[in-house]
Amino acid sequence: MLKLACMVRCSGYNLMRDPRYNKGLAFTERERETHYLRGLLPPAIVSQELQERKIMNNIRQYQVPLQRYMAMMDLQENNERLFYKLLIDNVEELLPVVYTPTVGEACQKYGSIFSRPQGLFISLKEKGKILEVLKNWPERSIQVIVVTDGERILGLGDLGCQGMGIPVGKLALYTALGGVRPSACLPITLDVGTNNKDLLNDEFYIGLRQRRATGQEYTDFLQEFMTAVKQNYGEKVLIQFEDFANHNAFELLARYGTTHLVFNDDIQGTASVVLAGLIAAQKLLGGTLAEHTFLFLGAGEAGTGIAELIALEISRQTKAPIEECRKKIWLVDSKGLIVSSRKESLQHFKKPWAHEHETIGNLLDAVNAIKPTVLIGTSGKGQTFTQDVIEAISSFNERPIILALSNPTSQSECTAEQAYTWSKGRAVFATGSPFDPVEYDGKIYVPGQANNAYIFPGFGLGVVMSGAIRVHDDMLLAACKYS
Ligand SMILES: O=C([O-])CC(=O)C(=O)O
Ligand SMILES: [Mg+2]
Repeated sequence: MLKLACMVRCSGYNLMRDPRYNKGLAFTERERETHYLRGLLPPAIVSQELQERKIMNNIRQYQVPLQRYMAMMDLQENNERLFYKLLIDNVEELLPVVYTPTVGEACQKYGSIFSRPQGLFISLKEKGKILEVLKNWPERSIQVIVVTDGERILGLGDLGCQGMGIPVGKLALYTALGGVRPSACLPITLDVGTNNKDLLNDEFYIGLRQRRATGQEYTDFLQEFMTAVKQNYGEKVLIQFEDFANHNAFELLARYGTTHLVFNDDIQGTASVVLAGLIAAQKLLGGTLAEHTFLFLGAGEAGTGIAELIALEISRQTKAPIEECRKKIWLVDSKGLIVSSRKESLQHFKKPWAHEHETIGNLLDAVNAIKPTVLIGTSGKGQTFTQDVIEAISSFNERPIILALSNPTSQSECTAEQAYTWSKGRAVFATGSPFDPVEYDGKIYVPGQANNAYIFPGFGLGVVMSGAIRVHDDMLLAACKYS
C-alpha cells in the first residue's frame, strides 16, 4: 500500500520529466493538484503563449545557429507540445534551425553537442536482434520511419552515426508541417560503420569505429531491418530512406519498392518538389515543359530522380514515349557530359541519359553546346555555377531557369546574389537551402526554395492516411500538381 502511494506521489515528478506530457509552468492549478505537482513548480502559471514568447526571445539572442539548434533540441526533449507549437507558429524562422542548413552542422558536430539520444540507433552489434531492438522503442503504433545510414548527409558526405540529426529533423517536419503525431514518428540510424577518417579519429564520435560494411554484409543487415520493421509495425508503415549514398539508394528503392511502403526522399521527394516548381514556372513564363531543354550538374539520386520525373510528366503531356522525352534532358557528372560513348562505364542509373553527342569535359562547355533553358545543380558541390556559366545560359535565354539545389548553404551551386547579379536579374531562381531576398539594380528578388521539405510531409501524410501499401510514380505526379 505504502509502495503504491509512493508510486502515485512520484507521478507528478515523472510527468514533468516526460517530454510528451510536460507543460512546464503552463500546468494549471487543477492539473497541479490532480497530478501531484504541488511544490514541484514555482507558483506562477504561465500561458503557452508567454512560454512561446520567452523561448523565441532566448533563441533570437543566440548569434550562432548551432546554439539555436541546441536550444530547440533541448525544448524537444523537455516539452514536446511547446516545441511543436513554436515550430508551427514560427516556421519560416525555425525551419533553418531544426532543419537545413543548421542540421548539417549539427550532424558534423553531433558527438560534441549530443546530450540525450533521440530515435533508435541500430548498429551492426545488433545484427540478428533487430526485431528485439525495435521492441525497445516505447511507442507501438508507428506510421512513419525516416531511416539513414549516414553515408551521404546532405552535400556533406559520410557522417556515419551522426547522421541521426537528419531523421530527427525530417520527422519534426512531419509533425509541424504534415500534422503526423510525434509518437507515430520513428527516427532510425543504421550504423554500419563510417569511412570518414576524421570521425573515426574523433574522441567524441558516437558511432561504431570501423569502416563501412559493404556487399553481402550490408545487404543482409538491411534485409533484416526491413523484415523486422514490417513484422513489428505491419505493411502500412511508411519507410522514408534518407541520405543513403547513390550506390545503395537506388538499389534499396528498387528492391523494397515492391514489398514495402518505401519512399526515397532524395530521389522521389526532391524530384516531386522540383517538378512542382517547374510546373509553377510555366505559369510565369508561358509555354510547356516539353519546350525546354534541361541540363543537370550532378547525376546522383536527386539529378537522375528529377530528370526521370520530368521525362515522365512530358511523356504524359505529349503522349510521346518516355525514351524520346529523355532526350531533352542532359546530365553532367564529375567526368563531364554523359554521352553514349561513355555508356559502358556508367553506373546503371546514369545509362538512360547517355545520348548521342561528342564528349564534353566541363559544365561551361556543356552549357554552350546544349543551350539549356533550365540549369539544375544537384552535385553536392558548392560554387560550381560560376559567373561564366550563368552568363552563358543568360546569353541565350531571356528568363533562364536556374536551380541551385545542393545543401546545405555552403554546398549551394551559387548564391542568390550571384544568380541575380550575373543574370542581370533575369534568372527564375530557386535553391535547396534557404537564401534571403536580394536587392539588385533597385529591385528586390525573392528566391524560391525547392527543398523536399515542401513535399515529403504532405506526401507522407497522404500515403499513410490513404492506407496505401506501395508508393507509385502517379502519386508523385499528383503531389507535384497539387502542391
Ligand atoms: O535535407 C534537405 O535539406 C534536403 C535533402 O533531402 C538533402 O539535401 O539530402
Ligand atoms: Mg536528404
